[in-house]
Amino acid sequence: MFPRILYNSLSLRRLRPPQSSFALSASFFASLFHNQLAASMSVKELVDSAIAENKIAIFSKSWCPYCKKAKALFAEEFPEVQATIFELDERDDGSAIQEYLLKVSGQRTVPNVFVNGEHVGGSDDVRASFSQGKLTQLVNASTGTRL
Ligand SMILES: N[C@@H](CCC(=O)N[C@@H](CS)C(=O)NCC(=O)O)C(=O)O
Repeated sequence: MFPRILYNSLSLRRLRPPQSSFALSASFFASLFHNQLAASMSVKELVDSAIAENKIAIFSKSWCPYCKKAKALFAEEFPEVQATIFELDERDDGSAIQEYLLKVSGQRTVPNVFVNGEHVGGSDDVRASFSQGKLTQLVNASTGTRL
């Protein structure tokens, strides 16, 4: 007790070397970088595995009319095949997923549709591909290790 009071009253704490602002900002930026990296890795893993492991992966927004059209086409034309749908507006990581999709597919808009690991595109592309018979071929193509 006594030495503590003495320590405080003599303000000996001030004699401790202060942590340099360089060290503080370096550790701050390192942790920021680490968090960003961790976040982007999980989005990358999520999207990569969603595309690779699902026969039909649709990145969508629940209110989007183009998305509704694309989802309806798959539900009506391929009812036996389960489409995996990610509603980006209902997820905290929705914007990050959209940014990553731009990187991997060159497309930022939703819906963003992948079939058997192949990028089909948006709603207009899905409809065009279906009209040409390509979408049916792609859906029915051998799935290898995919679901
Ligand atoms: N021609 C595109 C139109 C898609 C489109 O405009 N989608 C809107 C939502 S309805 C969009 O992605 N807007 C940008 C955003 O929501 O970030 C298609 O057929 O998919």
